[in-house]
Amino acid sequence: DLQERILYSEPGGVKGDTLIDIGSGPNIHQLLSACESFKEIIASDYTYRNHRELEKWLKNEPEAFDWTPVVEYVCELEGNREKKAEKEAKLRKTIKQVLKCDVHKSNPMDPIVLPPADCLISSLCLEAACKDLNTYRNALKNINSLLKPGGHLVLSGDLGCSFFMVGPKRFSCLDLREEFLREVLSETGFIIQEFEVLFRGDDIIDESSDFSGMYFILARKEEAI
Ligand SMILES: C[S@@+](CC[C@H](N)C(=O)[O-])C[C@H]1O[C@@H](n2cnc3c(N)ncnc32)[C@H](O)[C@@H]1O
Repeated sequence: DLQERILYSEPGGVKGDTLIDIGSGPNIHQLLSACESFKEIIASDYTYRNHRELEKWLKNEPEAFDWTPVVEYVCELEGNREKKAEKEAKLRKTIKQVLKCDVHKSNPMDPIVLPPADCLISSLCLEAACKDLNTYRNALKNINSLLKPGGHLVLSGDLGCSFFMVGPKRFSCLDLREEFLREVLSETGFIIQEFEVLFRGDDIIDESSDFSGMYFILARKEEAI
């Protein structure tokens, strides 16, 4: 998808020294390609339980979630299916910190002050964290402060989604539209470089969420705002 293409395979694609993942959850899949293009990755999330899950995987603890099929799939997309062990080792080495993050704070990593990063990635986080469009706008402004002028934002998530299920637990979600995303990114100091939407087929029966599609955005922070 666009995220893999941007963070790995494209010649002249996004690369740099530091990347911050906002709202990583307990997951590493979104960082598997990024570790080829950035020297240091900082993962972050609001909840301690997600930090703990990430730490289990980073320390290769026996109870850690087994990401093998996903790692193999990404290696295959990158044309290196046999490199699973190297890929895991590289990602473990590249993730330098797992931090507490709250996108509602003007410095989301407060009390830690990070040097501005070359790239931010955030997937399915802001729509889960924000109760309305104004809160979303503020959260985008807050995460913008973690990025260098001219740095990249790789943002992805659901369109038209009001809820999603994780097992038996129901989470509410902010219903986003493409026009709003285009408008709010420009208002908060980003220039959109790519905007891709994958619509969900009408024939798909899936009661775990009511999303209508997924968006994948590559944007650049304005040099001066
Ligand atoms: C749907 S999960 C997405 C996880 C991961 N990025 C992915 O794509 O699989 C949303 C994440 O946002 C985190 N989150 C919720 N409120 C937040 C906040 N105020 N600041 C930062 N993260 C938050 C949740 O803890 C959760 O891990």
